[in-house]
Amino acid sequence: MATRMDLDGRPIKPMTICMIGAGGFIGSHLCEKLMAETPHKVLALDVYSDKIKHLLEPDSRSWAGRIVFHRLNIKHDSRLEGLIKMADLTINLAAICTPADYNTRPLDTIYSNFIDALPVVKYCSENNKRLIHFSTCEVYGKTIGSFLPKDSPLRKDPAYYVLKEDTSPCIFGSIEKQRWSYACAKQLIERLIYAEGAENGLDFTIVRPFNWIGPRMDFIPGIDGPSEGVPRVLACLSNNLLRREPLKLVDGGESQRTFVYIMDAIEAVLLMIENPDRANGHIFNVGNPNNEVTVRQLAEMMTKVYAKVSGEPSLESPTIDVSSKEFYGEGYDDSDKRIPDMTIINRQLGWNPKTTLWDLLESTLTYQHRTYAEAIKKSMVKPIAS
Ligand SMILES: NC(=O)c1ccc[n+]([C@@H]2O[C@H](COP(=O)([O-])OP(=O)(O)OC[C@H]3O[C@@H](n4cnc5c(N)ncnc54)[C@H](O)[C@@H]3O)[C@@H](O)[C@H]2O)c1
Ligand SMILES: O=c1ccn([C@@H]2O[C@H](COP(=O)(O)OP(=O)(O)O[C@H]3OC[C@](O)(CO)[C@H]3O)[C@@H](O)[C@H]2O)c(=O)[nH]1
Repeated sequence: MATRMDLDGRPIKPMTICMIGAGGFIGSHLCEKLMAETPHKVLALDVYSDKIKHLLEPDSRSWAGRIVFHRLNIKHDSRLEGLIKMADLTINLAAICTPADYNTRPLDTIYSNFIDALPVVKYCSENNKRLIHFSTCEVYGKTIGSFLPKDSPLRKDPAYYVLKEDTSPCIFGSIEKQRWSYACAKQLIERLIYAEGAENGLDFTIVRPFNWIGPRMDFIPGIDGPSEGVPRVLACLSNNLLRREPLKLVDGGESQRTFVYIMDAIEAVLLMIENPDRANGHIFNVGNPNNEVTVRQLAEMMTKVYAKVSGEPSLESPTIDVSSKEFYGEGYDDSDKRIPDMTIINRQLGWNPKTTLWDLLESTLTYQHRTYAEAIKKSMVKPIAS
C-alpha cells in the first residue's frame, strides 16, 4: 500500500484506533474503509459484531490481523482503559440513537449518551489520547425560524434556519417532551469534552452527523430486529416497502431533513482521523445541505426508487398519515428542519458531499431488496392450519 499523505502533504503514520460502537451502522462502514484503504489497526469494541463479521473472518484478506473485535459493554468492563491506552486515537460511536427510545426509555438514553461516555472522555484525557466523539445534529433542536409566525417572510431567511456549529443556539422543548433527553445528554457530553480540552488540554474532535443513511442502517423489524421495534426513518420506510404496506408519515410527514450518503460521510471522518492538526479542537457538521426533503417527499421518492430496483409496481395509496402519539407515544417532539452550515468542515478539511438523494436511495434500496425481500416473503407466508 502506497504511503498516505495528509492534506498538508506530510506522510501519515499508521495508527491504532480504539473504535467504540464499531459494530453499528457507522462503525461498520468506518471499519470497512479503514481496512480497505489505510494501514491503520482497529480495536473494534461493541456488544454486537454482526455488521462487521465479514471483516473478522480469518481469511487471506490483506487486512487480516489489523482488526480485532472485543465484545464488551462500556457500562461495566475493566478492559476499557487498557484498550484506550493501547491506541493512538479513540473514536466513540456507542449510543442509544433511535428516536423511538428517547421518550420511551429516557433513562437508558441519558445514561447511554452521557454517563457511559464519561469514562471514555476521562481515560482519553488522563492518558493524553486523542478523542473523536460522535454527537448529533439534534443538539441544535428546533430552528429559530420555527418560532416565527407561519407567514413571516423571515422564515425564508437562512439566518433563521441554517445550523452553524459556532453560532446557532440549542433549542429543545420542555422537560415533559422526553424526546429531547437524547439531544440534551449529547449536548452535555459535548460541553464536558470541550471543557476537558480547555482546562486539561484534551485533543478532541466532535462530529455532528446530519442523517447519514445507507446499507446496514438499523434493522428490519421481525427479520433482524424485534417485531415491535421502531428503527430510524430509512429502515421504517424500507420495511413498509418490502412488506408492500403504506409508508407511515408521522404528523403529516412535514418535518424536513437533509440526508447524506454514508460513503460520503465516512470520507469526512477519514479526513478527521488523518489530519489531527486540522481537526483537533473543532466541532464539525457532517451532512449534505443539497439533499433536503420533507419526510413526505422522502417517502414518495423511496416509493419510486423501490419500484425501479425491485421491479414491483407501487401501491395505489403509497402513504398513510399517523399521529406522533400513536407512532412514538407520549413525550415525542420533533426537529422541524436541519440544514448544516458547511463552512468549518470545508475550510478545515476541504470536504464536500457528492451523492444525490436519488442516487443514494437507489444503491441503498437495492441493498435492502437484495438483503431482505426473500426473508420477508418467507416470514409472511402463513403456516397452514392442521
Ligand atoms: N446515523 C446517523 O445519521 C447519526 C446521526 C446523528 C448522530 N449519530 C451518532 O453516531 C453514533 C453512531 O450511530 P449509528 O447510526 O452507527 O448507530 P448504531 O446504533 O448503529 O451504532 C451504535 C453502536 O454502539 C453500540 N453500543 C451502544 N452502547 C454500547 C455499550 N454500552 N457498549 C458497547 N457498545 C455499545 C451498539 O451495539 C451499536 O453497535 C451515535 O453516537 C449516534 O448518536 C448518528
Ligand atoms: O416511519 C416513520 C419514521 C419516521 N418518520 C419521521 O421521519 C423523521 C426522521 O426520523 P428518524 O430518521 O427516525 O430520526 P430523526 O431524524 O428525527 O433523528 C435522528 O437524527 C439523527 C439522530 O441523532 C441519529 O440518527 C436521530 O436522533 C421524523 O420527523 C420522524 O417523525 C416518519 O414519518 N415515519
